[in-house]
Amino acid sequence: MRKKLVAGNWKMHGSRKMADGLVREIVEGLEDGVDVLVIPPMVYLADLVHKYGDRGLGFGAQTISEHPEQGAFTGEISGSMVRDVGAKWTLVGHSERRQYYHETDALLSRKFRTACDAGLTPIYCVGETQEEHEAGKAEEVIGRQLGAVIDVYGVEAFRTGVIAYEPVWAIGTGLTATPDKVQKIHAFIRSQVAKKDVNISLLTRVLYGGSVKPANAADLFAQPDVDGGLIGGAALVASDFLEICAAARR
Ligand SMILES: O=C[C@H](O)COP(=O)(O)O
Repeated sequence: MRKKLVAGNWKMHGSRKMADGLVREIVEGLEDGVDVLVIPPMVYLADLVHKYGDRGLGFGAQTISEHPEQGAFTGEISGSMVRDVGAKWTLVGHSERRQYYHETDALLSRKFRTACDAGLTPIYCVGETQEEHEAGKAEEVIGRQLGAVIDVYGVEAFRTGVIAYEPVWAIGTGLTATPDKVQKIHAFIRSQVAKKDVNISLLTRVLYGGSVKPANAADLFAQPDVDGGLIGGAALVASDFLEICAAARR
């Protein structure tokens, strides 16, 4: 049985004060039975881990550099630096990184490797755009995005690593894929891992991300291949986020 995981990706939201207050409320409301992560803007990460890292909440980065070693890469933050401040997770290939920062499959496969080598657990994000969705190309696109990692590095990393399915058309739009459509795609994702290793595919947690709210979380998490959520907007409101975490415990 895979333990559910709920990860709150704050994207570029917040302030030092808000970050502290939000995480404090989350740790106060945390309950057993579900793994919970907070993925704040990078500048707040070290402080938050220092203050709340031993309170049952995990912390991660929204992205890391593809460069494994220190060097002259202005503005970049390495996986080792993220690990050094005590965070244990990182997103790789969030659709906003793919879309706005032109992160390609080839680049993301390097970031994925760098994350694993730094001792971080990657949450590898996949998903189709609205146009690809309408053209019936979701599985083709997701298969390619997954292949960029598992055909290059194998599936071993997904023994503990996580895959997040985020239909781009459902992110921040209030539109959500229906639970049965989400289940279909998640089953497809698991089948791609199973093609390489069935046992690992049974361990890989596949999260859904795209307008998850307290009102729809329970139905989404009830699907057999939905192992939790990657939450954007609703992760910025402690009560909403905690309700979503509670839905994952049922
Ligand atoms: O990382 C989170 C996803 O992009 C979902 O964002 P959202 O919950 O605001 O739609």
